[in-house]
Amino acid sequence: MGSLPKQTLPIINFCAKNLEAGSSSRLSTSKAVVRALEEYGCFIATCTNFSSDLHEAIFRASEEMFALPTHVKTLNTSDKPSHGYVGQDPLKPLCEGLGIEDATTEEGVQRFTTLLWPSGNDNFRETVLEYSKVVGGLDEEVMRMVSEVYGITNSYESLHEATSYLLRLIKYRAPVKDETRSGIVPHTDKSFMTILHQRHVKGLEIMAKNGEWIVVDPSPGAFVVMAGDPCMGWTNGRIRPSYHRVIMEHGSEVRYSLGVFTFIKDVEIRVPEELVDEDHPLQFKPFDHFKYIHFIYTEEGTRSKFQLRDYCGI
Ligand SMILES: O=C(O)CCC(=O)C(=O)O
Ligand SMILES: [Fe+2]
Repeated sequence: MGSLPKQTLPIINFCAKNLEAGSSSRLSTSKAVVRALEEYGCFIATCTNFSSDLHEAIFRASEEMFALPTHVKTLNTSDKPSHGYVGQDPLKPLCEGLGIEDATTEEGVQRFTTLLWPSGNDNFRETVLEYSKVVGGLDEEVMRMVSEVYGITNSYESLHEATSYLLRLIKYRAPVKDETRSGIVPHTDKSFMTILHQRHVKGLEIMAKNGEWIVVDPSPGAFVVMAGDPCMGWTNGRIRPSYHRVIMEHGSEVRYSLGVFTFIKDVEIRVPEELVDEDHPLQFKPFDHFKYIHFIYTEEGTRSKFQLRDYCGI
């Protein structure tokens, strides 16, 4: 008996034709997005408006940034967990990352750039802003599609106004001899949505419902769109958060990846009434995104096997 074919993630094309308001292509694309998020918590978006020049430029900018001395990179601090510099951590020895808050705004990117390069770095600043805007636009498109399919566009509008974007530049080195191969341990994201992009070295794996790890092959035009815990809360449990990890091979090249993470500021995330009925009783109380993130790091949060349910489940 032959073995079952390996699973792959759904690939969804975000070309202009599939985005056209009111078209049948948009409707079928939107349904495919929701189906993928309900089934896998993620999918691969291929973007025809993402140039290979921007792909090259953003990873060169990332490489340039990681080449700065550690005492400069550690200037990137934040009062929010995992938003600032992460690295030199014995629990995650392979991984180093820096976060750029409000990365879709001139001010956010400017603040980060002058922190690391006091005399400026126009190329870095412009490249990061352009990249964040393209990926932020993809997030918005995905969220609009989800809200159209579920009939909750009003609810999305209030979240949209309150959305901020964190861009994390991430780097992993290969493990030496007996060292762990784990770049990031299996987890679900605490962001509302995450959009990941890899350079040419693979490492990202997503768990399918049957427990199989699906390896995501890097490609310059491919973005992994994934839901985090808060998105599951908003959709009353319909969308599941993606469970994923990073595994590095011995002898591998350095791996660079980029994550754009969305966060909802100042408004509570609440299940829209359209998603509550007899078959779908309300599962989550309204919650504040950043208070939820702080809960994750409390003793109760670290012990919890199902953090969102323990924080605000009904
Ligand atoms: O580097 C990657 O591809 C994944 C990063 C990730 O999962 C995270 O930062 O939450
Ligand atoms: Fe993640």
